[in-house]
Amino acid sequence: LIPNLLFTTTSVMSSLGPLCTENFQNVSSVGALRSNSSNCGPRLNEIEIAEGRESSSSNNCNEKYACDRQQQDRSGAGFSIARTTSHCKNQMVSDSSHFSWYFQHRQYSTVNSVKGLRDIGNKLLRSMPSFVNIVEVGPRDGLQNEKSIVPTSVKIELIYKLVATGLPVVEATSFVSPKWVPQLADAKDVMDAIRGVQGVRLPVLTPNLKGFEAAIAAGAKEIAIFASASESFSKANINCSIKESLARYSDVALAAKKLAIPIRGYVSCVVGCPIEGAVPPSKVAYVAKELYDMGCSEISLGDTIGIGTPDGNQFGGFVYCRPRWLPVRKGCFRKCGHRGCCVHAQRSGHKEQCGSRQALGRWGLHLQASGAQVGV
Ligand SMILES: CC(C)(COP(=O)([O-])OP(=O)([O-])OC[C@H]1O[C@@H](n2cnc3c(N)ncnc32)[C@H](O)[C@@H]1OP(=O)([O-])[O-])[C@@H](O)C(=O)NCCC(=O)NCCSC(=O)C[C@@](C)(O)CC(=O)[O-]
Repeated sequence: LIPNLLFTTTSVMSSLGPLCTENFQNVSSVGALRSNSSNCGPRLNEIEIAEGRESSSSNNCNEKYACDRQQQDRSGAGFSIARTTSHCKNQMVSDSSHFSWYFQHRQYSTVNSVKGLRDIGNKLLRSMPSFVNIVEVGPRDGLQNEKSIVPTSVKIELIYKLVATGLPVVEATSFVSPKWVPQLADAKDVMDAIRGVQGVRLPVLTPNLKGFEAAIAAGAKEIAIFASASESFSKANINCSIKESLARYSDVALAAKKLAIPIRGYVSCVVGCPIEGAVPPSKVAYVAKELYDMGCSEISLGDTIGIGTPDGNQFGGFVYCRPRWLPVRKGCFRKCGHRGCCVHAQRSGHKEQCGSRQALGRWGLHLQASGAQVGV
């Protein structure tokens, strides 16, 4: 099942709205926010630790700092502060210290340190995605490989329960050949049962016009088309070459556009293929662009076999950069099994590369979840 950063959860990770990191312009504002919330607010551990390291290079501030803190304790300035645990150069801030207070006082102690601290804080915050959008694909992706066929009533109940968690998108089923995927042969019945569900997107997978027509007849309001960046996987999965699949999807996309049906696009095997092994990023970019040009409102880049890692080193610098043609919020990482993601692409003539966390920060974060794990 599924994907990326260190969210591990059962399917019920509901949609997270904007994380509002744009409000976190610098560390000072983080401190301010914290101080508004609670005297016993959570510590920014990483920043404190980083600062502890940094203080080893700033000479004489430690004693003064400890002294300031004690005065502050006595003055009862509204913070639940205890005392410093260490006065040595490698000091760490004590357990119950409050970040904003700490930051304020460090400003008086050493300007350089504050700048360093701010830089570290900004770096940390910049690497966070500004939003998270979760696409739950459990009822389709999660159930299509089940050895025993899940009863239709259970699938319907699953969808209702997932929707009830507040997920914004739940991929309901797929209108593929029942000979290929007997597990989802009841797609029409599932759709019939969820026709009245409001306030959530319920896309379905359509591999060709036949599937598209059946989906629309069953009441689908959004579809997904799925191509692969690997020739062999394409043949194994949908019995045609990448080029043939794109031609099929082009017909589907045209038909969808006529009915103003939104289309999601999948690219499988963006990291590697179970048959071919490594997949060149240029292939991924090519397929993604084709899908985008057809009118897909979102492109999901799937690490189908779950071999990606956070730093991408495993793939010789496999990283994702948003190609110029693909606007923010249209990219979606999909991760099966482990963590990872990405692609790299040409951007205005030069190759731009960045780590996946940075890429996620730029893109915001779209996750696809299928029942068990979620990550980015
Ligand atoms: C694409 C096909 C249909 C080609 O399958 P084919 O056998 O090459 O198709 P065909 O056009 O030769 O038709 C064969 C028979 O299938 C019928 N047929 C044809 N189309 C349909 C349809 N839509 N619905 C129902 N029936 C259909 C068609 O009518 C005919 O019936 P017959 O005349 O023999 O009775 C087949 O290979 C297929 O359905 N593949 C789907 C495989 C699949 O669902 N895989 C899992 C989803 S992909 C995935 O999981 C990756 C993803 C999306 O999650 C992203 C990621 O993680 O990477």
